[in-house]
Amino acid sequence: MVTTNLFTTTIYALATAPGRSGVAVVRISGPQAGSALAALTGRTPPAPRRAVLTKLRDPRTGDALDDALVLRFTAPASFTGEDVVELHLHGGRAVVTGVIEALAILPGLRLAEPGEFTRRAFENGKLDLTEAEAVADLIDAETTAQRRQALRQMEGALGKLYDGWRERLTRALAHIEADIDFAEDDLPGGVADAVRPVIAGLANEIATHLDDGGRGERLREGLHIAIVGAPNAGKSSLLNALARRDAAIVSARAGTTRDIIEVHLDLGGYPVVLADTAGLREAAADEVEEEGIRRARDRAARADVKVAVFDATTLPDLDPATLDLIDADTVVVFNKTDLATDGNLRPGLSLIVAPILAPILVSAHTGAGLKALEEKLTVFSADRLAIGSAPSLTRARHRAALMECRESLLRALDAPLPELAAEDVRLASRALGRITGRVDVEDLLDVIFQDFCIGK
Ligand SMILES: Nc1nc2c(c(=O)[nH]1)N(C=O)[C@@H](CNc1ccc(C(=O)N[C@@H](CCC(=O)O)C(=O)O)cc1)CN2
Ligand SMILES: Nc1nc2c(ncn2[C@@H]2O[C@H](COP(=O)(O)OP(=O)(O)OP(=O)(O)O)[C@@H](O)[C@H]2O)c(=O)[nH]1
Repeated sequence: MVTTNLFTTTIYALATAPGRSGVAVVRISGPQAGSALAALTGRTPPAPRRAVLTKLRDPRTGDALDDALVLRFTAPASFTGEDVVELHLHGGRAVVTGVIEALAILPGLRLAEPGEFTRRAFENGKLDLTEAEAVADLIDAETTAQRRQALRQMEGALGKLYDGWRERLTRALAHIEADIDFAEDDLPGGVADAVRPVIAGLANEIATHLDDGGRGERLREGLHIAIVGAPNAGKSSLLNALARRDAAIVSARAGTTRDIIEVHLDLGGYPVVLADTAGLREAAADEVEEEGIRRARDRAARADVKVAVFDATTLPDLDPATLDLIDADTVVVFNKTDLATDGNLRPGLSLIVAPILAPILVSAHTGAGLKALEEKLTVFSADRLAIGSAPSLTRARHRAALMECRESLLRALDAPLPELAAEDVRLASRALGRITGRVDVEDLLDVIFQDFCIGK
């Protein structure tokens, strides 16, 4: 654990989004925060945790920089656990630049790296690693369900679960070690009967926790839905129609026309990444289309959910390549119902497969049926993303450590000697400790915090 001392550098950064804004906050953390403030105000610092309106000046020239609201926290009662100063500035570019440049010339201060404030909060014991990760998730949260998950994790739900498990292992280990110390030489080895159910029980709990369909991870990243279908079925039109209707968050990323196009949607609070793919057909016109179809199939295979689009005007014919892709994770859509005739729809809906497909009749052009499609997709999303009362793991990092933990526990149960069982339980405990950062995780920190934004 890093203690606050004069050898720790003091860091500063713009904590709010860059660019012109109403108010911009510059945050300073470290032992020199108070003296940096004094250098800008020319006065003694205000009382901690009290916002004060103060004139800020460039210490080199005396040039006025802003009339700012200044807030000071003293170690350890701050977000980072260090002395912290916040400068709540008018959010003009020249104001922010002036203040940042004035801080840059002060001795012992440097610009913060991404995530460095939160990293210091972790290193000073203010947050465990899962809570620190949740801070980043909360900032990235774009939908209600993502916010709920991030907040719960930031409040410690996941960390407490793992710490609780680790405590159980610590007690089990003490038991095993006592057995080692006091065992008669001729006693048979292995884990004592009293400890066995504790270890087996935890291995089971971890298995249940892991067997969650990856919902916590998917909720962080967004459910991947791929629109698939024959060329001209209306896939792109459908994507555009869905994006316009629920365009809370839309960021289109178009590659070549044959490449995959993605939009982000908020479906009833669940984050969805909806992808339009190249039309499937046997004989591609050229290499580019062939590659497009290969990508479409690949995306369909990796998608959590598929929307299979059929052209209602060609009913009762159903494109066989699209039919092939339909499974339990597929929503079937008959599009262009505005153009389809009775001669298409009646035989189409009485197809022997129709009840299984349960097609939703839509028109990307008129908007008919889109609400029903959205509702169906929301149900599919809730099914795959909704989190129950128990906290979910949210990262591949957590999953890998939990699998390692469980394997060690299973090995401990099979160990022929208590010494070997003890070692396996130690490994299991260490794997849990790496998730929360209770054991040495120095090697992980750069990777974890590099994904944060500057000023966080
Ligand atoms: N202006 C501002 N707003 C902000 C933050 C910030 O740093 N500055 N936060 C930053 O992300 C979040 C709030 N998080 C914070 C967490 C802890 C402490 C803090 O002072 N903790 C002390 C005292 C706790 C208490 O009094 O209850 C401590 O933990 O000892 C402050 C902010 C969101 N809003
Ligand atoms: N009348 C009508 N026309 C539609 C509808 N949906 C799509 N179209 C038309 O069908 C044609 C193909 O639509 P797209 O959305 O480009 O079809 P696509 O499936 O993405 O086609 P590819 O990218 O070639 O695979 C266009 O001319 C659209 O205007 C609809 O609901 N009603």
